[in-house]
Amino acid sequence: MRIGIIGLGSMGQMLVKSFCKSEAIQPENVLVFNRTQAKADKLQAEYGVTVAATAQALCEQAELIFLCTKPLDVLPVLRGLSVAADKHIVSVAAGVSIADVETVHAGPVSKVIPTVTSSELHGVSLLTNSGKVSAEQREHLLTLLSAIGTVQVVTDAEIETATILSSSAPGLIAGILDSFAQAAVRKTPELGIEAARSILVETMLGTALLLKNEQLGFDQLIERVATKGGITEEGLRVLDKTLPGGFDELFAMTSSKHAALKELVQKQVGEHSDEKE
Ligand SMILES: NC(=O)c1ccc[n+]([C@@H]2O[C@H](COP(=O)([O-])OP(=O)(O)OC[C@H]3O[C@@H](n4cnc5c(N)ncnc54)[C@H](O)[C@@H]3O)[C@@H](O)[C@H]2O)c1
Ligand code: PRO
Repeated sequence: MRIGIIGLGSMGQMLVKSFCKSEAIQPENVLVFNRTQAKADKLQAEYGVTVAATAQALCEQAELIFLCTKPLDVLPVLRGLSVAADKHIVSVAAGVSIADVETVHAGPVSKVIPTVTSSELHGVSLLTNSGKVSAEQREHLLTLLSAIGTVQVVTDAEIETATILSSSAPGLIAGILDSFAQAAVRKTPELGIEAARSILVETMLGTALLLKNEQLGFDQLIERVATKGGITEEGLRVLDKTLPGGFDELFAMTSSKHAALKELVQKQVGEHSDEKE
């Protein structure tokens, strides 16, 4: 089965690279298209995927089509295409719902929120399907996504918060680590930012492996590290005071941004239904 990927920015490129790296699909069965062709040509040279002449040609040749443009480009791009009703469309855009895509495509639609960490074949892809997705189409998508990480099936009520935990988190964690490293260097300049950064990256990797391989709860790991009456306890007290408020604000602000995006997408849906009348 051939798959097509439209939009080769961060997510589109990640999917091409990860699917090829994991051998989830043969490169010759991957069709790509991007507005700026140079990105597509580069992927063809590196991975042996096929560059489609147009997005329309891609939709005619692929059975499963990933739309990886920015949220406000999804519906306009789809409206410019004629896609057969048996093709399975997967939108990866935050803020664009399956129902939004269904205002343009009469056939099966899934929404997937991938993550940059899948290029290391780790991380969580979030998945929701419409009722029109057949068991075979769902299985095919699950097989592809499982090859590049873990799949978490989510409801509409869960997807936005889960997006922050799975897909925004690599960027947020990098931000947290940067702040941690900068504070270390403010305290002890002679350590240097590069040493602080590399200590943290190795420590984070080890921490993730420990939590996963020993199936430790966060509280169990804390207990192992924080010697009673010792130094780490003091650090944890500070975190308990400062972090909950910060994370509550983070979820409030990202939720507002999701709402604003959804409103803009609804406008696009409304404008089109006006045109139809
Ligand atoms: N970056 C992430 O970690 C991430 C994670 C999950 C979901 N997403 C979602 O993925 C989507 C893409 O995000 P991104 O970070 O890759 O953005 P990006 O800006 O890096 O990529 C968008 C790509 O779409 C291309 N494009 C725009 N219009 C096009 C058209 N008409 N035809 C073909 N290609 C076109 C652009 O040239 C660009 O390469 C967004 O909707 C976002 O919500 C992103
Ligand atoms: N990247 C996209 C954004 O920041 C969606 C989650 C991760 O909008």
